[in-house]
Amino acid sequence: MTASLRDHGDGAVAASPTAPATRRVRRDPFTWAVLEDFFTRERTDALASSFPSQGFRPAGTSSKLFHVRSLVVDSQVVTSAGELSEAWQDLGQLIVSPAYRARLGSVVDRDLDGLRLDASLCRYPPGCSLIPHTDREQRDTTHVVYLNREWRREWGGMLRILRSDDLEDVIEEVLPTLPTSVVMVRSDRSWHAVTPVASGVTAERLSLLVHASRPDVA
Ligand SMILES: O=C(O)CCC(=O)C(=O)O
Ligand SMILES: [Fe+2]
Repeated sequence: MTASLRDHGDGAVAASPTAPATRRVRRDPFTWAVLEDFFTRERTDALASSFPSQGFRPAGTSSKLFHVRSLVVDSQVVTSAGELSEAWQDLGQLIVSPAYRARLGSVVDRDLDGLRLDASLCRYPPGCSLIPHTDREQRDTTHVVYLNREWRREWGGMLRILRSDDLEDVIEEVLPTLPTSVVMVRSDRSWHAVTPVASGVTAERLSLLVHASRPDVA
């Protein structure tokens, strides 16, 4: 698969039918990529405009819980997706399609066939964060799609790609604005975190989280 992609040093690759037109894949200390064009701006705009506020449940492990709502469970679009906008229903169908799986896998040169896909909408109000973690071992690849039209660094809620389990050992900080998305391949070195959303921020940090996991695990 690698041979079909032309690398331009900065990690950008030539467009191909299955891969995004640009990508920046890093292999050290684990495989991750920031993508600006996995989904079009039109699509992410439509998703952001119709991001639901109902039907969420609390989740997380820190003192301040964030909110999640399932879209895809075990590679099936959930029935409650019928309450969502056309843009969200369409995205659910896309995520369970072989095309999405193939395209996501092609970004990081992985075969995601046979893995189960789960997707959830996430809302992080002020105070929410994720401490440094590598993701559970059963997770293979994660795709995080940011759906905030406006976000500022000083609002917190930055994804930090880390070199170790130390929150300050930062390789890169990613601003969670659309149409950016991030792909991470889980390993014992795939340390990352989300810094706390600052108090007083009136917006919630909105995202879609997709996991490709080994099928034996929920
Ligand atoms: O929202 C993000 O930027 C990352 C989320 C994440 O790492 C997770 O849910 O495991
Ligand atoms: Fe994570």
